[in-house]
Amino acid sequence: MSDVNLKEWGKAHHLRPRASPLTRMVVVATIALIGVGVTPFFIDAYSVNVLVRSMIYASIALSVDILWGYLGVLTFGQSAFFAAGAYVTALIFTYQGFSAELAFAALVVGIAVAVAMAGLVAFLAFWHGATDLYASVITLVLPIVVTQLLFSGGTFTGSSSGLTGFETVPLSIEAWFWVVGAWLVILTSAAWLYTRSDAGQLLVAIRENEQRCQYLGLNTSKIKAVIFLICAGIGAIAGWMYANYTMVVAPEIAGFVFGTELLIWVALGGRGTLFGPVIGTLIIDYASAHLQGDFPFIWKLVIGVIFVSVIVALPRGLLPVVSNSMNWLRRLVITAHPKERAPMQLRQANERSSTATSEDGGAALVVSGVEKRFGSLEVLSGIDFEATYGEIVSLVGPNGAGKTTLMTCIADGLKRSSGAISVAGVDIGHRPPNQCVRLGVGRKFQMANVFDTLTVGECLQIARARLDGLSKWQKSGVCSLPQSALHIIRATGLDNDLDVPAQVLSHGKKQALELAMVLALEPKVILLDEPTAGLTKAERTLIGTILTELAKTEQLCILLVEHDLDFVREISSRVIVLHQGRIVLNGSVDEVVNSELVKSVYAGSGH
Ligand SMILES: Nc1ncnc2c1ncn2[C@@H]1O[C@H](COP(=O)(O)OP(=O)(O)OP(=O)(O)O)[C@@H](O)[C@H]1O
Repeated sequence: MSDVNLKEWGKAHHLRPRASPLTRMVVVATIALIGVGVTPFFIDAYSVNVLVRSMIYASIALSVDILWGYLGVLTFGQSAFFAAGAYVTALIFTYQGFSAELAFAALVVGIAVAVAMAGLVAFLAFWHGATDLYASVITLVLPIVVTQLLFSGGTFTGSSSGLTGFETVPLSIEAWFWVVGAWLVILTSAAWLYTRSDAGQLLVAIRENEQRCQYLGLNTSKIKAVIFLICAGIGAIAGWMYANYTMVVAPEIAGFVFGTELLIWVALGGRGTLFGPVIGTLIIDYASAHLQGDFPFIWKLVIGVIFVSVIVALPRGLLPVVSNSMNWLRRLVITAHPKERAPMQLRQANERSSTATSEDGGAALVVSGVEKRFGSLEVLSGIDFEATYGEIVSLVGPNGAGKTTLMTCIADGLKRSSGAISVAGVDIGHRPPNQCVRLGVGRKFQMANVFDTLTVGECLQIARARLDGLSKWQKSGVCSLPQSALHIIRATGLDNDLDVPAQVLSHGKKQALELAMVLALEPKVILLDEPTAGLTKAERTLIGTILTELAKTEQLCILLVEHDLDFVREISSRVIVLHQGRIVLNGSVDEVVNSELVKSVYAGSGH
């Protein structure tokens, strides 16, 4: 997209000034709390009774939305954590009796049990290398296991009948309405504030492109596990309220049917919108209570038809449609005075890593005896080479020679079959990518690997998250970058696009953005896989000039995989030729260009 189009995109979306999210949240939360306070005086007792349960469900739906809508973890297991909170409460009250201290203990133990269960699930589902499918399958199994445990608990858990008749916190229905309503408002406000903060964008980044996050030095498994544990705790609190309020628990509350229903409510309301799932749950559960008594079969059919229709016609759910319509109306009214959003500000960072030089002694990168096998297929064999600071080493060779595999082995200590690699004098051992980044490795992929739905500025903030941290409660609107990254941003004009989503950038600008994100890590060694692929001649020349400057001024060691041999000749200080997983030549550009062996390698491969 051209710069002109980008500006039009900005106008079309009527970028507005950044109102403080905290102020907006306080206003909305205050109105909601007043609503909670007065509602019991205007509706009948039955509706109050139903809405208390609906609000309890809405609080778990909110946790499902954080996991699924923001983090991208499709979970069926929140019902199990809900049941943990409810059953712990029911068991304590049944066998120990009720007291205020025991009620508090039930809350704490319920949360602890749910968090312990979630810890086990997180360990299995989020270990490095596990796919998203793992989490879904494991969270699908969890409610089934918990339900079976409750069934087989005999008289202790009440088996299929559950537990009932225990004494609970003595509050009136209206008082429960206020307690649960206030909790829902506080929870939703906190979640809203967090998901709109810089740290909240990280959840979206993980959902969009977890691999990129790992190669930005972020421990995504840990982040996912922490959020999962917090959501389990929210589920347990909802369970505690449910047991106290209804005075009955049954195995169905732990089941995967309930877990799936939560997903349906979230999908209908609008995944990734927070308010959508909360409002959707309130409406559906409230309507169900009123209608399913009179129309038990038709009501389920109606919900099923609505669900299928929304999934097919409105995959983002109902709330985005409502809010888009409201935005459209608002634009009609304020077209005469479109306001511009204050742009994200770039600052120069206080750089952490001092510039290393070859005079410091030691190579930037040492690769010795590296081998890589996929089963019986040997892709790399006996790879030995060194690269120093300030060098641009190009890795060339025919398709399938093993170039990308070698890059992967350097950036991810878990990938090679044997051999050793050290970066800035430190053996990478079996460190995963996020830990290799800490040693000074930065990797740019062949296809531009950025966060499409985030803005350019947000992508850069995520790239700096490891070094600078992220605000958990506000959008700072500021991003600090090292000089090298700032140079790329300014040279390519990306500083004018900081508030534009990365997905609307041209291919060349996306490549430049990813390079800037890698440089934001302050790496010592950067691995670039075909950085000029798909670029115009002018863009290629610009990238070549920038890389040469970076190597010289920042003393970066650059390892480059490239098919464009003219580009290689222009910028490389050394060239390594790979063929069938072996280094056949490691020498100067002239040596490689004049080598008969290299010509035969390329000719033999049909190039
Ligand atoms: N995950 C995998 N499983 C099995 N074989 C693989 C895997 N990844 C790569 N290979 C094989 O390893 C060999 C080297 O692949 P690699 O992508 O490293 O080559 P390359 O030199 O980068 O090629 P290109 O220039 O086309 O990108 C190829 O034969 C490829 O089929």
